[in-house]
Amino acid sequence: MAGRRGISAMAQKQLLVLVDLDGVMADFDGHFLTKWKQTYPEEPFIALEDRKTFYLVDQYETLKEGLKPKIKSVYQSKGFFRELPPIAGACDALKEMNEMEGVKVFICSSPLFFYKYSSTEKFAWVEHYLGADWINRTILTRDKTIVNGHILIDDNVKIKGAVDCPSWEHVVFTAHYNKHMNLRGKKRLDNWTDGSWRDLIMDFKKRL
Ligand SMILES: Cc1cn([C@H]2C[C@H](O)[C@@H](COP(=O)(O)O)O2)c(=O)[nH]c1=O
Ligand SMILES: [Mg+2]
Repeated sequence: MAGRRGISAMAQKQLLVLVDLDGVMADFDGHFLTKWKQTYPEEPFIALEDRKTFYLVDQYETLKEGLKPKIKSVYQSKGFFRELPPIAGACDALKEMNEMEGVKVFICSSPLFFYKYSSTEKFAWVEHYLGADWINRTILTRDKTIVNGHILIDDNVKIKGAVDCPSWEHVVFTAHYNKHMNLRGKKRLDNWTDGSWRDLIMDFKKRL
């Protein structure tokens, strides 16, 4: 019994970190722009520095009405999610974070409602860039609020779902479109390359 209690006490000290894929590990916006220009060179586009909304369609429709089907055709196409380039430093940071004592990292990502390619391709992406072991630590869900964890690192400033007060604290990963948004007190992580993610994780660990 004492042994069991010991194990459970140790388990409670594990920091559970949930990390989003699109816009945090994988460059969704950048890849969309490349494919958009290749597929629809006659249509207007928005430079990454000028992006202002989470959903592409919300901003593109202000340039020209009726672009929605074309926008969807790009990110719903076969291969789009598998071909997303990794964000600089993300994969190395995640592997290192997961090796930190008392830290467990999980990928937490939403597939498209049109899930045909995005779901399988997200797993393929994880396997390719992080390794097959990470398939065991990949959670695909359309509702991140029901997932248990201490931190969720996610570029989407407004994460909504069935649970009003999720277990995790949302740390906003900086993206072009969210850099001017009011985070209402939420912490930011700007990148994976300047090492600041280590301080963030240590801060959360101290609070366990
Ligand atoms: C920008 C943008 C994204 N989506 C989709 C793509 C992904 O399936 C999710 C985002 O997933 P995350 O886990 O929150 O990163 O949203 C979209 O449908 N339309 C868009 O413009
Ligand atoms: Mg995202």
